[in-house]
Amino acid sequence: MREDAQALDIRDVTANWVNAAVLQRQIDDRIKALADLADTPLFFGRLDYLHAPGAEQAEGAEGEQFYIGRRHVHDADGDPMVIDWRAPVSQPFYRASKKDPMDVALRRRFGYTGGDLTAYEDEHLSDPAESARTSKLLQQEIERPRVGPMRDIVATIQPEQDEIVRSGLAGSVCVQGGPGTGKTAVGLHRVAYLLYAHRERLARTGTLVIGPNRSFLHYIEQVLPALGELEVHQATVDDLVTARGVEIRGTDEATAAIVKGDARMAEVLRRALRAHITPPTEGAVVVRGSRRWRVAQYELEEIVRELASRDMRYGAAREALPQRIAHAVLVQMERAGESPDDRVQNAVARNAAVKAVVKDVWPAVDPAKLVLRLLSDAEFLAEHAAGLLDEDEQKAVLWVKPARSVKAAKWSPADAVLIDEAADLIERTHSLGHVVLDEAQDLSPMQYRAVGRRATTGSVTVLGDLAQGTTPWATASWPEALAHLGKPDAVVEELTAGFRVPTDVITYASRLLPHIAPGLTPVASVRENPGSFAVREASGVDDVVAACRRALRHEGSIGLIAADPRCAALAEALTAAGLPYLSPGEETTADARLTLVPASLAKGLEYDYVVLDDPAAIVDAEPDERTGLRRLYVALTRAVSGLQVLHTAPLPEQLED
Ligand SMILES: Nc1ncnc2c1ncn2[C@@H]1O[C@H](COP(=O)(O)OP(=O)(O)OP(=O)(O)O)[C@@H](O)[C@H]1O
Repeated sequence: MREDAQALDIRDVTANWVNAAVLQRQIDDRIKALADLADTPLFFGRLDYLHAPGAEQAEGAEGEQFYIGRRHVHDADGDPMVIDWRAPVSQPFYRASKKDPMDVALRRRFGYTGGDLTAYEDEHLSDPAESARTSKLLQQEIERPRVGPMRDIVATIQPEQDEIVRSGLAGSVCVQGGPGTGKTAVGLHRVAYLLYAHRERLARTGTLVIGPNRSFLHYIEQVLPALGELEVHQATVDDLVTARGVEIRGTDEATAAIVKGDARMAEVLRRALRAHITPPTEGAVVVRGSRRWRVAQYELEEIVRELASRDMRYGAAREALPQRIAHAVLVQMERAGESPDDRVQNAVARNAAVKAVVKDVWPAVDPAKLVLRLLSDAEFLAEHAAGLLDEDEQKAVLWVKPARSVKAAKWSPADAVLIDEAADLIERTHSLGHVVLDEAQDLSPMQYRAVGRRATTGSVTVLGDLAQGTTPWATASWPEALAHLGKPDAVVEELTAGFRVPTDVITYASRLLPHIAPGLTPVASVRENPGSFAVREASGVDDVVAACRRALRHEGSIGLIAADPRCAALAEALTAAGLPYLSPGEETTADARLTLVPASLAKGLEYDYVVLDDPAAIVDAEPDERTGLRRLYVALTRAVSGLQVLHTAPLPEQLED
């Protein structure tokens, strides 16, 4: 297939060089998508149907036996050899069971070592004599040591995950799931599925995956390309809101950030913006040739009132205003016996007198300047925050040292979100076809709004875990978060089967649950390998370094997770001991397997063996105990095969049995 694509000669079929360039780019993309990945086999499963699937089941419907793989493969005649995992005919590979065989006689799973086929496993789903078994290949895949970036899970998507992956494009979904339940994996596979099922529409409207930080995005960035999907954008919320031109150079105290992130700020901004609309104090006179046309003050007032009452963006209404005034002039011209056409109306709309009215009545507003004024001018803020923010809250958001200009201001992440909100009040934000929002629990209401306005005409997949919320504004409930996102009807699903963390470790970490998120179901590990788990007292950093050295005897990646303030000392100790280490987001390789992970960056990542330095220090590094314990919960749940907790200070009491 790749050779066919490479051999395409487009010289005779393109009318001009633009066509040729566009077509060549498409061909290049196709060649790229068909790249041979040595470690990625073409198929991983086979389904033997009892009957030929109904003609409505599109791809490969004639045959009864299908090989299932990451992408569609056909032979020289164009007949399908491997069916895309996302095709309807592949679905029973993920969903069929002894209880509901879905017309499948045989399901075969293939096992690979590197790129070599080394095993297969059969289930005769329609044979009552054969009892249901758990798949060894699935177990092996789950227990496989981790190195390098995140991989796809197409060969082993579980039925409850598949339901989310294949849910329709029209609906938004929210997945609550504890650590390692596959939320990120499910979100990424859902994008891949939607791109398959709605390729043209999403190519037009665009898709986006939002993650908490660069290292996380780096960790997941290979998954979609490996599935042949190269066009999905990835960004953090900060990236989205700074794309409008402001630079984030500052931070906020928690008290300020909480108020700035509160949804009431949207109303403050709306009021402050609308306050720029000032009723006209006099009429307008438009001179054309030898004639003067007068639009009376009351008439202008009526036009402005009517526009202001409409559900229109500030900027769109501002653009409509000169045309409305011109229309009023035209009506007079007609009354006077003239017959003006559209050109006359446009000319009147561009008339200096009309422009002057618009400038006075409905001035252009720069979103960053608006926010600058709100944060610097106590009176202006008080006027528009009256009844919304109390005095303390107003004081919290006001800058102690007001910035002199938009450029000079040290905008914080929360400020950038306010500017984004203001910009959207002025001009509608472009909406995408589908947005995946990972680690969603950490967003403020204003950040949810920022994401939501990028999906007003599309749908979202929200992924998160309330127990892992570590921002002061972390969400307490999904319905609330979804309301801020503008998707109150999204279905909330829960995943509870854990694919990462071994039983002993998750049981230990779950001791924190009643203190950090009462009411959440603890994760039940599906791993059979018990893994290794130990909690020990350490005498100092040398003990921690020694533990890393021991962990490196195992295969796979090693993460040393520590409270942020302790990382510098640990880094020094590792260097002194001659142990090279990476930062999160840097790729682990067979030679460089140890990563020093500040606890604040551990979210979403995983390592085969984790050495966890001083839990109490992780708790203490946060502004309050609950956040500290949540941070600790995140840190405790990164291990795939083993966790060693080393403490110099006493353990937090919540970890005691
Ligand atoms: N069906 C599956 N088959 C094999 N591996 C799986 C499956 N589902 C998830 N995993 C693996 O489990 C690990 C955890 O998945 P993932 O990172 O998506 O979980 P998460 O719920 O996002 O975790 P966290 O809350 O910690 O961010 C990953 O290595 C992922 O590949």
